[in-house]
Amino acid sequence: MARSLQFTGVRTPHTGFRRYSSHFLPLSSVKLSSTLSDLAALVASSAGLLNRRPEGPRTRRAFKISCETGALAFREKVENESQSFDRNVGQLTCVMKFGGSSVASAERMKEVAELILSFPEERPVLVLSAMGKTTNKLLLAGEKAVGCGVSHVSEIDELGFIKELHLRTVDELGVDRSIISEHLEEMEQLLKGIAMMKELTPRTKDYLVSFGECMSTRIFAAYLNKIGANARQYDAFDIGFITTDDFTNADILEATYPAVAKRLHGDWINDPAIPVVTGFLGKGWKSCAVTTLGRGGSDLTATTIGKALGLREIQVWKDVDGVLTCDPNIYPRAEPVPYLTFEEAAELAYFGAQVLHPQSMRPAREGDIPVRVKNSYNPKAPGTLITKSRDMSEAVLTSIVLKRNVTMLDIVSTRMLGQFGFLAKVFSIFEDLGISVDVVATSEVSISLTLDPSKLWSRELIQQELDHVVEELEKIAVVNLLQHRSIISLIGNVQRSSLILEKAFNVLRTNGVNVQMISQGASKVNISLIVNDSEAEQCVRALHYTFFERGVLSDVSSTSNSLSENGSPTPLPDAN
Ligand SMILES: Nc1ncnc2c1ncn2[C@@H]1O[C@H](COP(=O)(O)OP(=O)(O)O)[C@@H](O)[C@H]1O
Ligand SMILES: N[C@@H](CC(=O)OP(=O)(O)O)C(=O)O
Repeated sequence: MARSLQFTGVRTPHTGFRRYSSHFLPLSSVKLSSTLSDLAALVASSAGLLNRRPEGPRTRRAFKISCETGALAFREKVENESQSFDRNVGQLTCVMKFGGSSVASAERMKEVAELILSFPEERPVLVLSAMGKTTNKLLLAGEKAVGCGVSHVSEIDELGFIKELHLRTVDELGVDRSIISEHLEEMEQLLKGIAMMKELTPRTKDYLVSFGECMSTRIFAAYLNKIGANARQYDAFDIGFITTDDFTNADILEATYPAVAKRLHGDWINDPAIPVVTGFLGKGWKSCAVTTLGRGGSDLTATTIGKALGLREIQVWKDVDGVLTCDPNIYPRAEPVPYLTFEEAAELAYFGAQVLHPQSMRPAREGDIPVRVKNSYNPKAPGTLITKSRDMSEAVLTSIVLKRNVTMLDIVSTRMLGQFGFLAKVFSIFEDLGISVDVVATSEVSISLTLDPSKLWSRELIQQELDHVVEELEKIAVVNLLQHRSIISLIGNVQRSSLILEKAFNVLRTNGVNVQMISQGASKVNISLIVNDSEAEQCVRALHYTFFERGVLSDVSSTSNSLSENGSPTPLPDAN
């Protein structure tokens, strides 16, 4: 016999409330005559959302189901000696993540605050990265500390820069210096510790860079409070962001979702204030030390919070008008891509587009929460909307991504045709050595593959490791190691791969570029071409011109397809 009743929140267009999570109520607590409001209150209290400690003798909190929308609405009634109000608290609605460039100065912080408050209908969770180049400067300061001696730490230029930037920002925003003074002191102490030990371990690196996000969020929350927008700062490692202990590139563990939801929801219901959360940081589940999620990891913090709270939308605010058709640093005529699927965005990020963290699409896809990439310098621009599916009928190529400095291996079996188990042996060697493989093309007796040069942002695949891979593979195959290659990924509608390949190869042939490997993965959104590093950027420009500027259906052979950076036709360097 059933002993419990499952309650699952419903998504509505008005409130954005969606699958908060499932809660099981003991049947004994549910009467046949229970109204929806009774049920809502029961659910809320069983989920730990009700503050059971009243603030005063006449303080009441109530939960209601809105008749109009059918959504669970939170209403707060407070009546005691000091205050009396009855207000709709509402649900938190979205995540707004602001990257380093969006909060690089006091001026930028003021603009961002204004931007947030210009959406009065939103009740956002804010995720912030460190100010501007702070993370890079902290890493440099750490490296310098290793060799400079304790007495010279205070002279490290980067330390001076970080102190000056943060104190100036605090002063210009008119908030109290005390909110970051302890952090600044501790940061300098840590650098002295590094100087004393003469080593900078990945664990210490993570602790060191965490000061960036810890300070930016404290400054911004203080500023919001100063201008009358109630805000509360959170360090992600204190509110349930539990990760693996892979310092500098940690993975978020499942336990994070309920823990973060409980903390942020609970605090919001008890005392609604805009949460301002540190991006990029977590807490190692074994070590309990501060970890980081890999460079650009604040995007992942944002999507994790979006999934944990089941919010309506995740917004990542950058310094570009959305995800662009290629890296604007390679080709300034890159244009915003209006729509992407999670799959396309994940491939794009994985294959090197700096604009999104490679793992950040996973929580959004799992929670089916739309991600909007917007420009904090140009909020009116529509940006890019990333969702589960989109109309692909017109889609050909969406974006071109370049990953440089890739190592390629050609592996040819020394055995005869018809041998089985060759692929398995090759891949078990990579597994044993803990090295990830990016792009693969195979025949029965040979494999060509590329190795991720940085094991996804964490550490360089050092020459010693490469030598070791080759040594192991040479036991079963003839191995040719080719360095300084690039992967050009064509993200788009692979259902139209013949058209894409026809045009792409036409461009490459016209420019004398020899493609050294090609792979069309099972993802159906990505075709990868491997070329020499020295030719790669020119190829991207020429491909961009052909696919996005000349119109995809125009005759590919009629004019030159090669372009210089400013767009004028120029020949590409010869491939060798
Ligand atoms: N395909 C692309 N679309 C948009 N931006 C890209 C792309 N490839 C590279 N970028 C670079 O990514 C930058 C934005 O990412 P990032 O610096 O991580 O932003 P933030 O620090 O604001 O989160 C842009 O300024 C741009 O130079
Ligand atoms: N501050 C970290 C985390 C981050 O996400 O930064 P940004 O949002 O500025 O890319 C970094 O520089 O990697």
